[in-house]
Amino acid sequence: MSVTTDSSDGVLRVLPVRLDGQDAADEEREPSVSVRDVQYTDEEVGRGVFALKRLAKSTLVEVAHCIWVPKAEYEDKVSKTVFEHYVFNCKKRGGAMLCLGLGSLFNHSDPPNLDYRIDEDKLLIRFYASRTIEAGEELTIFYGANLWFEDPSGPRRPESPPEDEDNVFSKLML
Ligand SMILES: C[S@@+](CC[C@H](N)C(=O)[O-])C[C@H]1O[C@@H](n2cnc3c(N)ncnc32)[C@H](O)[C@@H]1O
Repeated sequence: MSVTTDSSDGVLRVLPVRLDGQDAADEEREPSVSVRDVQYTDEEVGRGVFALKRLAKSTLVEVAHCIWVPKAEYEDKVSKTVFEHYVFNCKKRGGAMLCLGLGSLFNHSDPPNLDYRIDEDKLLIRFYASRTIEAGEELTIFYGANLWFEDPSGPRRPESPPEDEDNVFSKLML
């Protein structure tokens, strides 16, 4: 398993490694907190997550733990609250996964610079750089079409995200 270190500022820390096939074990590793941080943009967008340093394509930037919300509870309760904007659709289990930590703070862009994979068995979502990301760039994901915070008369985007049709917040799936 390859692990790179950075001690340029006198502090030894583990840096994220690229996921290039032979390092499958690294997929389970927590990403370094030194690569991303939360910043406030404005009242409309709220907070977002920004790269603190250049990230190579495929870098694992976040592993978000989630809470599973069963379908009935989701439909009767959660979908009627602000948490609706922080859940991901559960294809296998049904219902939704409420994303915790930084995973809940990635804003939408089209195109995004992160891909993500939902692991419903482990209730985790892993976020990867889908291209090289420069220091200071906002880290974003693709929510899908019909965004509730956009002007409905504005330009339409495709119903499906670029690669994986599961990559949408549940609000957009219902
Ligand atoms: C999953 S949260 C992202 C974190 C959120 N910015 C916050 O501070 O809690 C989704 C919410 O962020 C805002 N948002 C995300 N992407 C946006 C965008 N491209 N433009 C405007 N608002 C956006 C919307 O208010 C949306 O309901």
